[in-house]
Amino acid sequence: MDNIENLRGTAVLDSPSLNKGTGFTFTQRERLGLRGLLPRKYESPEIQVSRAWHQLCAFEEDINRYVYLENLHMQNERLFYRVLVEHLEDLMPIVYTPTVGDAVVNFDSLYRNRCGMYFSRLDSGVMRTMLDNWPSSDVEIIVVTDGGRVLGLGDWGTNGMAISVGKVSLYCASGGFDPAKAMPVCLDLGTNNTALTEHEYYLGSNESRLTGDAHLAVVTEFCLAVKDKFPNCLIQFEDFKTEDAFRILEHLRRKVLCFNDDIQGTGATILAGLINALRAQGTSTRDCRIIFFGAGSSAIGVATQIMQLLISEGLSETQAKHAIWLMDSKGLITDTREDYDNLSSQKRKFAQHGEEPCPDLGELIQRVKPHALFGLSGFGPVFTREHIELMCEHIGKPIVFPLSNPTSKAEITAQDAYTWSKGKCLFAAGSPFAPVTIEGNTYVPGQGNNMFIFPGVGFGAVSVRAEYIPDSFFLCAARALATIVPEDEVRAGKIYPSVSAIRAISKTVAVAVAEHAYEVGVAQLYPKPGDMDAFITERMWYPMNDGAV
Ligand SMILES: NC(=O)C1=CN([C@@H]2O[C@H](COP(=O)(O)OP(=O)(O)OC[C@H]3O[C@@H](n4cnc5c(N)ncnc54)[C@H](O)[C@@H]3O)[C@@H](O)[C@H]2O)C=CC1
Ligand SMILES: CC(=O)C(=O)O
Ligand SMILES: [Mg+2]
Repeated sequence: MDNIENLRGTAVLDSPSLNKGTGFTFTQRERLGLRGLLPRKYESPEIQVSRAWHQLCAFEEDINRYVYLENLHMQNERLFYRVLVEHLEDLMPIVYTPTVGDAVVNFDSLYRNRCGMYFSRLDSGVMRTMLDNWPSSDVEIIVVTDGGRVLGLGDWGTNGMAISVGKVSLYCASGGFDPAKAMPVCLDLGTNNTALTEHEYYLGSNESRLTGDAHLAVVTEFCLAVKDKFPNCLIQFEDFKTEDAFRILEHLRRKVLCFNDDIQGTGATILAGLINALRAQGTSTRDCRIIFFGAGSSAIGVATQIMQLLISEGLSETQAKHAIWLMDSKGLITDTREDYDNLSSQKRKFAQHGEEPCPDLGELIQRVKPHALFGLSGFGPVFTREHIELMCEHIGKPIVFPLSNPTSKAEITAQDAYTWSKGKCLFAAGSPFAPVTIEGNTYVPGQGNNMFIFPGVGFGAVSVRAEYIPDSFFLCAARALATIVPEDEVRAGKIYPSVSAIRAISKTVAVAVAEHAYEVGVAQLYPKPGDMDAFITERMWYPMNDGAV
């Protein structure tokens, strides 16, 4: 990062990490050669945030708020994060889902500033040297995508950089990572989105997408280069296509400190929501049945963690499998399906044994009588009045989680789910929905999104210098997240905590994961901190206007 000792004048103001704008004191202005370069008045962070908020509110379109915020990010990082932290609930939908989806689609057209690092097939052999170009010699968190499946929007090539930027912003604003130690990355591994490559502003390679071993080779070189340059860095894989996501995770999970957020982070978040929703419903976890509409990386991640929880509660694998009913675009995953032998090993693991194929969701709801319906298809809206009414026929408070992002891809809206269930459903969606009022009663939808898990798991793991990330981190994180909502609120139907408390939530998750890392022997920081809560709290970065400058 830029070093204040070497810079003066406009070079200080042009450095996003050093710039404090009108927040420089008069002494600092003298020392740094800033006198006359700023209006006379010194401003407190509160006033700076207030002005930025006022400017933000003047925009009518969320995408313009996004552009404003990202410009601020590139000019005055501290102020960007201070605004974000103080208005988390309002700004999360701008820097993250749903608006980040528009930012991905328009990334090439909106492009102005550098915002991370890019690596491509043509960089093979020199990735380690390229990392020396990054301005910081200490990076603790990298979010890397290849834009293969961004949210539910499909293949967006290097436009996917916007999702890495968004997740890094959450790691810093809610997880406590210092932005000086965070890096968004986009791997340019081609794209099969021809409309994108034909666009004159597209910034990535025009090659078709790399696949299989060639794809894995580039990702592996990148990760090993990171491990060499930044030995304590966690790499979060984000929005890779499902087959690539599983291959990469399997190959690298023990070689570098890494996890896949769509598989593992989502798994833990939705498991926590399920634990609470079943408590609200009055169903024991051991008895539950869930239909998953969608059987990709995220659905398999959630199913895997539910299976682990049930097995940890004493069920056999066969009994646990009976809770999990996965549907893909061809219908129920069952071993009687004609294409069973061609299914991926991940899907086959959850195939129902001897069940008749069933391509229709309504028919499957009638057959299974599920307690919960999860949407992870990237295809919405698709849950109908009939589906919700069928759910209500056999369960008083059906769990309905349309988890696909952004909002346009949600399998059902909050309005429809509450209306069709007559206000009875226990609802959470991947993207935020506004409260719904029906016959004088107001229902507040929960947000079931991996943002509740990844910042805390990442921060906990890095803080204790975890050697690698075992699956048990996510079960531990899910349990910690579930217990944050008080019992009486759970009984009243609150499934997830409020987004406004996300810094405290991430801290709770980080503390649980850090403690657990010692229990399972993957922590490498010794001596172990005596007071883990105090240790994690102390490490969490907060955008103050003080510090070296
Ligand atoms: N709420 C959250 O925290 C998260 C949400 N997601 C969302 O989950 C969605 C899916 O992500 P992945 O699993 O990685 O994608 P994917 O592309 O691997 O999986 C999609 C699955 O849905 C199935 N599908 C698609 N259209 C269908 C249809 N019409 N009928 C039945 N099945 C259909 C496909 O066969 C596939 O099994 C995305 O929209 C993503 O934004 C992903 C990660 C986290
Ligand atoms: C939330 C997230 O990771 C996704 O929709 O892909
Ligand atoms: Mg994702």
